[in-house]
Amino acid sequence: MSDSRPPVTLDTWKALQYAAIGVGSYGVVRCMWAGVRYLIQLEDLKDLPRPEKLLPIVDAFGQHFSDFYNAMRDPKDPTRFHKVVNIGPSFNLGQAISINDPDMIAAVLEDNETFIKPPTSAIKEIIGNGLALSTGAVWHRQRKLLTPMFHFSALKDVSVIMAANCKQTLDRIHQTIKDKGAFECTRADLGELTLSIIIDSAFSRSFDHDWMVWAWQRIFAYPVAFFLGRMMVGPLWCRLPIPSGGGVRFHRQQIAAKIRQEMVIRRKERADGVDTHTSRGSEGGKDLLDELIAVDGIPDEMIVDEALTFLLAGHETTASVVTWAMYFLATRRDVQDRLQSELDSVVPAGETITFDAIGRLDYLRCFVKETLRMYPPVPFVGRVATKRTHVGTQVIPKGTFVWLSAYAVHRDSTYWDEPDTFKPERWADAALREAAKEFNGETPSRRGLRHTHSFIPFGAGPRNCIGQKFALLEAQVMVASLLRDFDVSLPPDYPPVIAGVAPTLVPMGLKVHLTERKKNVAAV
Ligand code: HEM
Repeated sequence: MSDSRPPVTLDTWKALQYAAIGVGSYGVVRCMWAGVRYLIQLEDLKDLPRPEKLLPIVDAFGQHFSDFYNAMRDPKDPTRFHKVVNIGPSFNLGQAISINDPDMIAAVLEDNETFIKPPTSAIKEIIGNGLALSTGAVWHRQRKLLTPMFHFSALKDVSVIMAANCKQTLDRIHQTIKDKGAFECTRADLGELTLSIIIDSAFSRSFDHDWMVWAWQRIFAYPVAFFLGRMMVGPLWCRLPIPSGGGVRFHRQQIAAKIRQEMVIRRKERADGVDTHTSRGSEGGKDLLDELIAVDGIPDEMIVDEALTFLLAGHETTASVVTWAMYFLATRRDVQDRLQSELDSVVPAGETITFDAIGRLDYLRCFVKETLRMYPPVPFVGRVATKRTHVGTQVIPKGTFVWLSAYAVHRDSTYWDEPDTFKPERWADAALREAAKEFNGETPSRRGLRHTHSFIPFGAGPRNCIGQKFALLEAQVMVASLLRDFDVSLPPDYPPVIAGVAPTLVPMGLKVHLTERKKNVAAV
């Protein structure tokens, strides 16, 4: 019997045409939908002020940072900022707004469900599902498990590691000054020190420390190429044989493998009853890896992700605040003198800068806080609205990219006297009490501030910075160590410094001079 059906032929060309039409139509529908959504959002936000002559969002990065924020000031009173500003189309094709009002910022950051962290798949390549990116029940559990690691007793242990690392850096600087007369200190030098501290705090000196610093620096050697490439090309980017793609993935895998190996060794030591942290050569007590291993029920992969999260979140930010601290020291000799004299009376040269000593350095605490107020390393944090909602009287359309701008509230005269002036003494307890009373009547805010959310360098709400006490301690130990031995200065013709986001807020290209402290030289 013959088969009368026509033979099945695969017309490849036609199939490709249909596929192209399918993909093309999908693309057109998506673009049209994005356009409609954009217009709907625009309608809701039409009454908001918009900064002119600046590129939406793009100008917030790099050297136009200050102009970008200055454009959000209220022309009727330029010492204040508009509460909400439309800053134009955002990366997710929606509208982006900057919220510059502490009450509204508090409302957004407290509502973890309506306002979620923006999808950050590029960073996920490095820190996996660590605390900074996880959501929902997983985040709740992680946060609960990790919070005790930043308690008082753990920080006391870590302060010893911080002081030991600073000592090594000081030795290197002394040597350079001896050879060359001065040490030119840059953000890169301070970043290397904070990286070294976080590596030691997380893993003691159990790995080849220098290798770890090197591998981690390879991961961040090309941040812009990595972020842009990963965002536009997707996961494939991290498989291409280029340093900012496959190179990042390769070094991440190498570090993860070392952490896994170390976990095996430490678990065996624990099982054998070996006193692990002293045998490992750490000069402090338990490190973060010890603490993570000690918690029951954390899967190995999560330990790796958390360790990498701490490495990422914990060094660049602190390096930024100490770089600004160096800038203020160099430009304010009066502040430097006062800090040095406080140091001389509390921890004279030769004594270790301990956790307890840091607690007695009141002016140093005020100095670091004022530095964080003037130049918060994370000047804004982002959230995306998952539904159309209201914050105060402002409608926020679904999909809006919301910036919560610490930089603006830190510089608004509603909450600060002379907000653009560097005045560490405003943080003295008595001054805080007075300011809070003047603003709030007889019920000053809990933190002694004029408004509890007028100082938010570490974010706010349930997802605030878990490492903030660690960071404050570290910044104080670093400044105290450097200042006790060295004088900080800038050459007389140094150009005005430019603040730029790269990727934290830094004084771009700053180089300060460190020389032996005059008093020490005289004493020799
Ligand atoms: C001056 C130094 C630091 C600054 C300015 C800073 C700032 C911040 C800010 C603003 C957030 C909130 C982000 C958001 O709401 O989207 C945050 C979160 C976080 N920070 Fe820090 N940070 C610093 C140091 C550290 C250190 C030393 C560590 C760890 C050792 C750390 C670990 C984290 C983690 C894990 C989160 C995510 C918390 C969560 O989502 O539950 N940070 N940080």
